[in-house]
Amino acid sequence: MSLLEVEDLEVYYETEEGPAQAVDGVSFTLEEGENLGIVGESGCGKTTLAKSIIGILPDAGYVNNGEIRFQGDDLTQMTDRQRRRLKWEEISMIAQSAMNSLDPVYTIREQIVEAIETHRPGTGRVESTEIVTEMFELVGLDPDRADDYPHQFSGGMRQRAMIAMSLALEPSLILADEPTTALDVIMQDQILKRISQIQDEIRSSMLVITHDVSVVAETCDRVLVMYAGKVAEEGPVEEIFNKPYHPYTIGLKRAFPNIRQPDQDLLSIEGYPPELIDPPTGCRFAERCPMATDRCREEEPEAHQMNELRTYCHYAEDIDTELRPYADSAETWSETEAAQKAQQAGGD
Ligand SMILES: Nc1ncnc2c1ncn2[C@@H]1O[C@H](COP(=O)(O)OP(=O)(O)OP(=O)(O)O)[C@@H](O)[C@H]1O
Repeated sequence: MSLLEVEDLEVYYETEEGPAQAVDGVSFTLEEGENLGIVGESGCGKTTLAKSIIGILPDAGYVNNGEIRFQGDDLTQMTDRQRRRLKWEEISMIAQSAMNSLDPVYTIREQIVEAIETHRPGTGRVESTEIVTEMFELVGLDPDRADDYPHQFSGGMRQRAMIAMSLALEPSLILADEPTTALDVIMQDQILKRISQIQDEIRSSMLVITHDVSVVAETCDRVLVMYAGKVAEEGPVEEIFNKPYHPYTIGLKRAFPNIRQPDQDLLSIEGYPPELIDPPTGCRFAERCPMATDRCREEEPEAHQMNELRTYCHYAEDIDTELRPYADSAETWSETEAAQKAQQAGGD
């Protein structure tokens, strides 16, 4: 049994114009001790997916269909009480902004001790205080500052305190939603290394949600690429970065600096993801894909198994056999250059 099995999950938001299909038919599994990165541009449903797992969707959000099985039990069928019991102890979340997750009226120590005492009622005050000290040291904070209020901490310290709190109960699953975006690059690196070390010690699994491909390369075993609420491609991190098949993954990869090829031109994928209230039929990426055909605009792609990758593109096999040089070229992704080239070709 996998630690987490998400099957055909649909999470919608009620809006005045109708339901926004933020997560639409997403399936994946996460094994014990494994780290899975969820990547994709802003608005593709990453945070919604995490919130539905930990059970903190806003009022407008609801699970329309599908299952989220954690250690075999379907979270979508649990009562609020059952889910509250799992929170922090079994599943914890490092949120995008620590300021929104820490309570401003309690000291950091009070908040961590409260979480420990709620979930482990037998724990005495001395023991919980020891855990706080230990967690502060682990994340590189001075334990003497545990009696400060969140506003007395800098942004980076708050993020560390949030991480200390998320790890204090040694959860089986950590959901890290852009855990380091608010921090500078050096701090980001330190914190990511720290999380990985702690995670190795307590043997938990992690879902790392980010738009930053380099964060995933550093921390994850596997990657799920999401586009407009759907899975575009999924598989081992090495394969996703070295030989992806989905044009969206190829474009996304080229939009970030590559440590191995620092001189490579960065490209930006022209256009924006589609509206999720009335999403297009066919492949959701078709409108921005330089290789799209009428079939892509009409027919939704099924999963293709390409080596160890699960790729939702009609032309995954053609990418492998003939289209890869075209898909890999920065020119392909530049509308103006491609248009100029087409024009030149027409004029010859
Ligand atoms: N409370 C809400 N009500 C209505 N629509 C929402 C709500 N929250 C999110 N959405 C919509 O759901 C879609 C997915 O949003 P989500 O925040 O999950 O994406 P994301 O990939 O995590 O983006 P980001 O990286 O910016 O956080 C977006 O189109 C967003 O506008």
